[in-house]
Amino acid sequence: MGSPIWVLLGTDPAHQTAIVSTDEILKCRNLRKTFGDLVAVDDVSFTITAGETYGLLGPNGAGKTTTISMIAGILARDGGDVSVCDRPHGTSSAWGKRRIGYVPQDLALYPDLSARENLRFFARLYALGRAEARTRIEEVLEVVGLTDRAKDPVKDYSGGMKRRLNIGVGLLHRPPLLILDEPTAGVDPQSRNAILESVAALTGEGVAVLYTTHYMEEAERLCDRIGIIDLGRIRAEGARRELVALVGELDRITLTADGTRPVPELEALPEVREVGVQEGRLDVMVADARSALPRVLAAATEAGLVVRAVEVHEPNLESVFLHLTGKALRD
Ligand SMILES: Nc1ncnc2c1ncn2[C@@H]1O[C@H](COP(=O)(O)OP(=O)(O)OP(=O)(O)O)[C@@H](O)[C@H]1O
Repeated sequence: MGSPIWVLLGTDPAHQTAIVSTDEILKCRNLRKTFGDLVAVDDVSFTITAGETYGLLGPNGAGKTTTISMIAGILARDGGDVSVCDRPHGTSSAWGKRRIGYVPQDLALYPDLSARENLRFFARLYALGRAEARTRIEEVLEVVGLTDRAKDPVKDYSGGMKRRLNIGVGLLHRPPLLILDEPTAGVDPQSRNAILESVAALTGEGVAVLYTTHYMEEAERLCDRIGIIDLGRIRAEGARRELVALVGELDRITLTADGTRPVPELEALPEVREVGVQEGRLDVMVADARSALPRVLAAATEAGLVVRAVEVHEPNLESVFLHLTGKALRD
């Protein structure tokens, strides 16, 4: 458990500064949801601390949206518990909902209104005071990178810009927990980058982020911890490197060199597990390529090899997913 943190929730009395006694912002235990005979979510548990981005990574139909809908309090669960900022949370918990910014896949914007007018509308829904709303709307436009286009009607926006505005709506009331459901699905690369940068900036300010995606690269770039979900169950959880280590895959350093031959100096290095020798190339298997690379290169050079190119291959979450479930992430 970390040190206590403060989360500023606004100046309106209904959104007054809250003291969060722990840095554990979200805790869910043994979540379960069935639709008829289908078990959509089965015994899902995880926690997210302040400033942390937790990614739920899994293919279509894995149970990501169902899980986060229960956490957001918009879908009743069949089993398990959720607590937000140390208080039990569910579909009827207004206290918890004020502490969550939920950004669904579907857009809920007024196309004829501008971004600023949309935000003004939602600020009223959140019962933000006038002055508070005015400041917060400008801050949120800045965070999602739409200040320059704030006056334009939303119907003229690209899909990615609408998605960014939707995220802005979720941020208006300064929630300590932001839930994003596949925020980059189908958006242009520029908006995708803007979204990823906004999320990184928010976690820097202490916001806890729950992020669902089936894009492995996003989970790897953004998430401090990742839960790999398939058929409603979390199959493994951890930081990228922990997940990769879990399935026992090694990094590979490929050295392209003339006149390759077995190199005992390389095999003698403690970090080297195995060396494969082929015509014109050596495949050096290590647990952590980034830390082993300088010594591997030095040993190869000392042994008289003239290295012409170096390539590092680190096993990614796709290989972990394949290993755990026997199928590709994007079937
Ligand atoms: N309201 C519902 N009624 C019946 N089945 C449902 C309902 N909502 C979800 N499901 C089913 O539950 C399973 C999990 O769906 P869910 O939408 O949570 O997956 P997901 O991982 O979010 O997928 P996607 O990436 O496509 O959004 C799927 O088999 C889906 O068909």
